[in-house]
Amino acid sequence: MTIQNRKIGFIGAGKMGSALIHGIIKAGIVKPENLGASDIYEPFLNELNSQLGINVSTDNAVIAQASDILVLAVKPQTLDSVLENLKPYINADKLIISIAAGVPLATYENALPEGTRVVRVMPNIAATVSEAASGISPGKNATSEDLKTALEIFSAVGTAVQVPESLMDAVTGLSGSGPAFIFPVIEAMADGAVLEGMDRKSALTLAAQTVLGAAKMALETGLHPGELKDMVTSPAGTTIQGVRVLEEAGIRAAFMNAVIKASERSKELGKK
Ligand SMILES: NC(=O)C1=CN([C@@H]2O[C@H](COP(=O)(O)OP(=O)(O)OC[C@H]3O[C@@H](n4cnc5c(N)ncnc54)[C@H](O)[C@@H]3O)[C@@H](O)[C@H]2O)C=CC1
Ligand SMILES: O=C(O)[C@@H]1CCC=N1
Repeated sequence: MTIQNRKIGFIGAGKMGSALIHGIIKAGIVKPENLGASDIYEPFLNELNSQLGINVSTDNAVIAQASDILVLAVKPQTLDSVLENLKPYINADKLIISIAAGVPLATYENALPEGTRVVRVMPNIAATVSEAASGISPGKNATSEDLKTALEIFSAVGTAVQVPESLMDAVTGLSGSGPAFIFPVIEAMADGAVLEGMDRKSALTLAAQTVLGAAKMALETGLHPGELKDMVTSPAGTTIQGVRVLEEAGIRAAFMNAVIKASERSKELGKK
């Protein structure tokens, strides 16, 4: 069955759930009438219903029963009670996709009925603008069709790659959390230009476009980031002065440690 004719339901319509819903609607892969969301917080649901026309309910069971594909987008800390509550409505006909940080596939497979098909995904908030970076790992009962379905959904909202489950915590620390490591970079670079006298709006536009352009060059040229950096640093020029300041501040170790710490926290969330 093509994805267009399948019903996708979200359990949890917070930041990431609603980012994915917006991204999926924007991509046009599923019609609003085939999308549903449940949450305990009604204002989020009302907003999604009025903005996008998707089906909503404060009862998870209603959305679970109406969906062929169920995306679990609640916090890892809430998951146990949500799985307990959903169990009677899950069977092997439904595909479960969970985006919860850290939680292993085995947790769902043990908590839900025997044979439940589960795919674990770690997307990121850039799904909102169709630029998510997602890692995908299928569980033991997921079919190759299920993996294809997950890749189709998450490729529609950005770039998606299959990774072994052992790397999902690293994906979480890198691309799951990563946008929050880059937003302060954009803000701080803009602050520098504001200090030099530029208006805030222009500074933010130029800073964000600079990050976008650098990312696009890394993706599209296939050149090593070091080589790309060398293309900008004219001898005795401006850039190498800035590069030295960043190296003195330990920027590389800071970013590596941020990814490592976030990955470690993901592992912790999975252990409980
Ligand atoms: N925020 C992000 O950038 C990313 C988040 N994630 C994962 O997505 C999941 C959700 O994270 P966020 O959206 O950031 O959190 P959030 O707190 O914004 O959203 C969670 C939503 O679940 C709802 N909720 C709580 N208990 C519920 C229940 N019993 N039934 C139904 N809904 C319930 C809350 O009202 C809230 O709207 C987490 O597991 C997180 O690890 C994954 C990738 C990126
Ligand atoms: O901060 C978190 O735990 C979630 C997972 C990845 C991004 N946000």
